[in-house]
Amino acid sequence: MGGQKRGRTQRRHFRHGRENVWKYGNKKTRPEEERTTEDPHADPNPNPSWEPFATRNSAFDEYYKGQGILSEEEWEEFINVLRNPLPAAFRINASGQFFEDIRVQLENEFMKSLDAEFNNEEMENIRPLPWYPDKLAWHLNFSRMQLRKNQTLERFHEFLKQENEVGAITRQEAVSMVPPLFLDVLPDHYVLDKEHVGLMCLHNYISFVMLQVIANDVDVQRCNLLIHQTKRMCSSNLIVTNHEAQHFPSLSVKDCPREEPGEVKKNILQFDRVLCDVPCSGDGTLRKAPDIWRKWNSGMGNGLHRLQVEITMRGLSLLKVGGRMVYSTCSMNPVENEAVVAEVVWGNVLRRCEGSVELLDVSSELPELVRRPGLRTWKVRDKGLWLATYEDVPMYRRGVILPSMFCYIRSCQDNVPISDVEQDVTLVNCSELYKDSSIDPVDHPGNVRMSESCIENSVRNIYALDVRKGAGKVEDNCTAGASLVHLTEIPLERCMRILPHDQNSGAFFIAVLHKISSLSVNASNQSTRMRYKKNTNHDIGNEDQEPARSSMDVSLDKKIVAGAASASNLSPAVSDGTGCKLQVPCPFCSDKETANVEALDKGEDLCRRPLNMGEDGGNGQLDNSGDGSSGVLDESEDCSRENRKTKGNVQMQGRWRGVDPVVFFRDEKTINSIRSFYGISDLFLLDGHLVTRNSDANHVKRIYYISKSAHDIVELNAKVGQKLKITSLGLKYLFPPFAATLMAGKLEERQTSKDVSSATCHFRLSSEGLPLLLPYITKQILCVSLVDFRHLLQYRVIKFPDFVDADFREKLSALMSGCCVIVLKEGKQATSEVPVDSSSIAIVCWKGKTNLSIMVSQLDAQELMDRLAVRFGPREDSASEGSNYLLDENLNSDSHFAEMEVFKSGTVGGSEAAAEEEPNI
Ligand SMILES: C[S@@+](CC[C@H](N)C(=O)[O-])C[C@H]1O[C@@H](n2cnc3c(N)ncnc32)[C@H](O)[C@@H]1O
Repeated sequence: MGGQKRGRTQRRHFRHGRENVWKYGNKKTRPEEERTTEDPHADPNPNPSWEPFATRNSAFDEYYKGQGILSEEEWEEFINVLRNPLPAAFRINASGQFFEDIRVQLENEFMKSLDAEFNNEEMENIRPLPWYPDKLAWHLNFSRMQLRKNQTLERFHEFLKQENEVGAITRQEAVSMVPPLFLDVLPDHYVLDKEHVGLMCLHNYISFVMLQVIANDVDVQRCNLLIHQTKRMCSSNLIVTNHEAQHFPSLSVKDCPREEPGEVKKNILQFDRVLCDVPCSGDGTLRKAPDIWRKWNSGMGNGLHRLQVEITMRGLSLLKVGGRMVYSTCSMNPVENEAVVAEVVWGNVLRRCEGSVELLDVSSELPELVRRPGLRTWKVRDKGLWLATYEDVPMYRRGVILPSMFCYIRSCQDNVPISDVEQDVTLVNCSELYKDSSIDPVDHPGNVRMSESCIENSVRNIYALDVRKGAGKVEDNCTAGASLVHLTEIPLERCMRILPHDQNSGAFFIAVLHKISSLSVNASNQSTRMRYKKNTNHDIGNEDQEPARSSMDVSLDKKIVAGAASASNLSPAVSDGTGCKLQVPCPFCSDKETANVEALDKGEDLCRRPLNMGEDGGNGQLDNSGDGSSGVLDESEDCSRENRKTKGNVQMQGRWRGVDPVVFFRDEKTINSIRSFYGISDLFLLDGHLVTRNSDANHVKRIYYISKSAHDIVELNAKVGQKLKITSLGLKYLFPPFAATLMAGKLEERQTSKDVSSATCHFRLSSEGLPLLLPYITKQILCVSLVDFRHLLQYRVIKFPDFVDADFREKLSALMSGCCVIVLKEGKQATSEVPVDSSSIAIVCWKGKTNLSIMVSQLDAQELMDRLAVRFGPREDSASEGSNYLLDENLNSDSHFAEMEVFKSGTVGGSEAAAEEEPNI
């Protein structure tokens, strides 16, 4: 089933190849000469409606000039850089066994030889990103043409493709590597990566040994992509979940005895670090996705502001006191950036948790990263009008334009009595605000409605409270009839905005928050400034408390979803008739299948894509109820299990559709047999660390290894009724020899089945989990010489007598049939002296009756051979390639280990049934 889907996806992908939008540069149409060479007789404009991507948008210009995100003098440079393609960047995955070799190769081989070649040319060489630690991230800026024309570049390109494919490097936009670097993660931290961008950066940056990461995305395909990308990390600490971040469940067991001080809290899930890389309008990615030029409008940011605040509030509530949160977007828009930060910092003051969250000054961190301070003032634009304060918003737009988007309130005499205001209030002249805009403040409808705006008692009270609490300076009286009061004195300049022309990158926004004290005080005040939730139960910020969802929310959400769907040409949510949404495609991945395949192919940073929204803004909300694109039934009351049953169709497996619960594997007999077959030392604890998706121990298809901290979360999740929808966790570790062979439909054969029946352990090791286990295996493990190791990698199956090393041949014959581990012998020691640690180069093999086969994909074997060539020099006997070791092709492809190839293209499912087809849990 999965395979079919993938096939369709790929065909579709190839049929509808995307126009290379950069091909024609900044010109509006294809060059004349190109059209005529294609077909000289063709109509010069056969499809008059066809228009290539424009790289200008007057609404964009007007908006950002008006917001003053940069000086007037810089505008030309800014816009020119924005119209040019983005240089590529990639990270070396520091968890990879060969990361050091790759870095050295980049520096000493490629950079140096390119330097020599570009001596007289105006070409930019590859270089490490100066602000990224340890030269682990690189920048390159070549056109396809250049890559094809120059031999060194071509070789470099091939190198990148291969390393990307095997997961040794990851292509990622440079600026999106930034947020995790500000997390300041320590090895024993629990991290919640709400939209999972930074995970691999984290991994690169710090020792991953103890770090527990939960990565969450509402889009199940995005979760799969993440799992695919992290496969090489050999981390038993990673859990991937699939929830709406704003409704990320609380896991807490109230009636358990409280832990001793200092003990890890096992009865509540809270995080030391939270990374909120929130969905955004994505105009910081214009260089990479120039189609945004056409779509861009100010409503995109307005429409996402509320969701961004909600996600951030939820993140803050899940953050431990003393913890750090990084908020980031790939948008330049202050409504999605500073306004959100101001709301969550200031909003918490409103909730009488004064000082519970602060905005950190991180100016001394990553000093080489060029960035600008956050804005202190901005405006809101709606329907072509600049709005200074919420009072300026017409009544009919108040569901869409929210108080929290503004940095000013309008002070009128009967509104906020200035005498009440403790001296520190910033009053600015209204005309100041409109200085750069084409709208005359006097004509502005907001001014006309000013006195009406004072009717809003609740708003007034909130503002009065704000002003009283706030600090600022009375600067001026308002000449246009009213004064604008600057709401807060949050040091918003501590936020960071990266603009494209600062360091030839994309644009990005980052803010670092610190939680000083608990947020939970007055839950009903949660949304006072935002005021878009009619339902006071909706508590996104209350700690330890499930973010409640009422039926009202659900119906409101349905409208939002329908709106989002129509606005963004997405298919609307599918209803199962119970009022529960089953399927809501992610607006970021509207062409999800294509996007996924592309990303997997190219290792692309695919999700930095904008919403496709109307000017309306309000319609642009993402799915705000159930579990979105994952096709999960949400938790609201009217989605009761009863309802689901009676309406049929939806088959539930456990709490989450399509995702089996994670259960501990505790079958002692099997565990003991595994331990004794591989001679796994007692120091390596298995009990409590092995999990599966199947509670029937006799039919388990995959066993996964999880760390102690992941164990605690799984245990807590079980206690609270599987609230967490875990799509992946831990390391694929052990599985029966035939599971994947069945999937590949290759059971028809062959001598290997006899081999399997003679093996005494029915679980073989997976390559993924090998590095972790390697130092603890004492049986079924052999060291092999470089020459035999190379032969194994090249020919994949070698008959026993064909091994060069006689000592190895002898030891091999003494091994049990079945799964074994072959370690490269780097020195001169004897085959039996195996000084193995997790950095040893080792592969999982299968000992049959007459030969030894490797259980490594062709691609991984090739990569390993290349790495050996760099580390140990080229093969001495390369002339002998294709000699007596070259076995019958059939043997190779018929081998049941050809399944590993199938793994490569698999997506990942969260069910045991899916495990039949899929490589991961
Ligand atoms: C800017 S992207 C961040 C992507 C991720 N940080 C990366 O680089 O791969 C925003 C992500 O948020 C996800 N998303 C959108 N709405 C969400 C929601 N309500 N809850 C959780 N994730 C959401 C999208 O699927 C998308 O992957």
